[in-house]
Amino acid sequence: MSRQFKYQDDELIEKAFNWKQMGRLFTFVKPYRSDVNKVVFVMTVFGMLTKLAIPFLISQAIDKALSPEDGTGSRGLLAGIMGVMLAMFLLRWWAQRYTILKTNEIGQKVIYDLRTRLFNHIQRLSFRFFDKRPAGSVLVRVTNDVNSLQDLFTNGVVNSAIDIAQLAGIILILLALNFKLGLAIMITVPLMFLVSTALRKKIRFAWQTVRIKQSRINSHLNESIQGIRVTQAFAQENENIAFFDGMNRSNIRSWNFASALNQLFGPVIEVTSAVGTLILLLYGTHLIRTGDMTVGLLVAFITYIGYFWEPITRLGQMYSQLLISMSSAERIFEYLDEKPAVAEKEEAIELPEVKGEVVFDQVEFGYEADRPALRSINLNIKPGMTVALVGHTGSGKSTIVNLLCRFYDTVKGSVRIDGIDVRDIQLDSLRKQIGIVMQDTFIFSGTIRDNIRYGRPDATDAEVEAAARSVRAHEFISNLPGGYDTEVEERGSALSMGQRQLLSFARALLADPRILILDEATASIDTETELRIQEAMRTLLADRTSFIVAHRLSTIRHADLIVVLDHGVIVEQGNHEQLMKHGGHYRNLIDAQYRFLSA
Ligand SMILES: Nc1ncnc2c1ncn2[C@@H]1O[C@H](COP(=O)(O)OP(=O)(O)OP(=O)(O)O)[C@@H](O)[C@H]1O
Repeated sequence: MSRQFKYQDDELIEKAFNWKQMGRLFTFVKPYRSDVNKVVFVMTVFGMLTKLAIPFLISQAIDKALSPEDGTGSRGLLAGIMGVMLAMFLLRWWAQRYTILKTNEIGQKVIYDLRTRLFNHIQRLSFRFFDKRPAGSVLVRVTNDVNSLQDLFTNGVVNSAIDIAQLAGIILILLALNFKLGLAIMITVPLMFLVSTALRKKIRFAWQTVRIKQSRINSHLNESIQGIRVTQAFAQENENIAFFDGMNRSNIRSWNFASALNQLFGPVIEVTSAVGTLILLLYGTHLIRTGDMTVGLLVAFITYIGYFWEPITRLGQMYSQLLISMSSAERIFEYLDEKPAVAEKEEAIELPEVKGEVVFDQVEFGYEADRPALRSINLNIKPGMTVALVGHTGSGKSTIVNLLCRFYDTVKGSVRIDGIDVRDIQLDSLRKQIGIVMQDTFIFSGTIRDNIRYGRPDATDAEVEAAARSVRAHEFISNLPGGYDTEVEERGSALSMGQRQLLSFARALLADPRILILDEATASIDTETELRIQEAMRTLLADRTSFIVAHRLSTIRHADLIVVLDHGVIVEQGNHEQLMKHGGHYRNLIDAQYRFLSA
């Protein structure tokens, strides 16, 4: 099978237990500490003590009420013991119910906090962060990795505390009931510890492999769905299906292997506990014969020994879960620790109402260290000017606007708005005064009205409509079945290219930025829409400094300043007439376009 997909595995295999990480993870539980304490208290006192008391009550029923050594059995005592046992069962039932409800609630709250923190943080990360990572991999961390911690927080924390308490309680009871017998049984613990530690390492590794494969499936799924139109257009569905099937099979194989290893864990505990029971029976009957123990106590011992293994098994599983969670936690913290590449200075100022003067002063920039994307850029733009950026693909047009919005920081030189370096301005206040209309207009799911209001949520309905009218979008919106309240799908796939463009103009006009950046759509549209868009653009550009990444001749011609870029360098600047007269790069570009249009 020929295949083009390649996924970078960013999972971490074999994460050792890390106390620091653990501590950090548990800071998320801290706000709910009092709730956790309540649950542990209820479960320890009402749940565990009632459970531990029952075998003892049975032993008392056998030894004192049913067949006491002096032969004086008592129905009254038996009924009393039964009554207490019933009360204990009821209390235990209530305690368990309370624990389950409460732990789920705590777990959900912690996961909510974690997911919110992560999402909020990601929202503020710079473009550089997203340049390096496919959307699928970011998605996997916010969903899968956070979800994988869910179990730890819902059951893990509270149950482990309860299990440790139960284990301590049982050890005390066993030793108190019969010290020698208790000690004899515990000989098996180190044995089990050795075997299970060796096994657990393998199990952990196997589950990590499963997670890597699942992560690949997720990345592929994300890419496949986003690229479904291209896949279908190139009739690549079968290749895609075969590739997915391969990944899916490989995932199942790894899962089966990990699960089979996991299943070995149970028998190890069972064999060890059987050895314990054997010691108990042999030594216990000997103690009964020598008169050091009663039958009732042996029965209680047998039950307690069952209880003894329960928390050990659960804590063992919990430990494995903890190690898996560790790698998720690591991945989440890696994102949380990621500092935005474009950081806001503490003393950054709020940008006053902008007049619109923009200066690029000896600007140098590269996305990668050794590949300059812009060199020695000098621009001096007066308020209200319309600037067209032209040049071959990859010449650096979008990079100029990226620096103006401070999506990236310059390597050398500075970008100034009204004389203020953009690095000294609060990011929010900078970007609120700059409007951007992208080539690939992003329409969010919601109504048309919500989409126009995106940059100014407090705009009234009348203002929304006025903006739409100004950019000639009102007509097509009114013709939609629900008018302004028509729900558009994510990315606006039900709207035409031109309609999306007009919608984004309305959005930009409503936000009324002092500086506007317009990345012109390259797609050819019909002449009528083209005319409408031209008119709309004129409305949009009036009275503000505008940068247009220009593709249309008509736009370029009317610009106050045309900046021609070539391989990251400004090779010419001036207005249309000047540059045509000059007969350099610009003239070549225009001539090439005319030749193309008239061909
Ligand atoms: N996010 C990025 N990471 C690395 N390199 C980038 C990135 N974006 C752009 N580049 C590179 O920087 C250079 C300038 O790109 P830019 O997007 O500014 O060109 P452009 O003139 O806007 O092109 P187009 O007309 O095709 O949109 C190109 O060589 C491009 O490969």
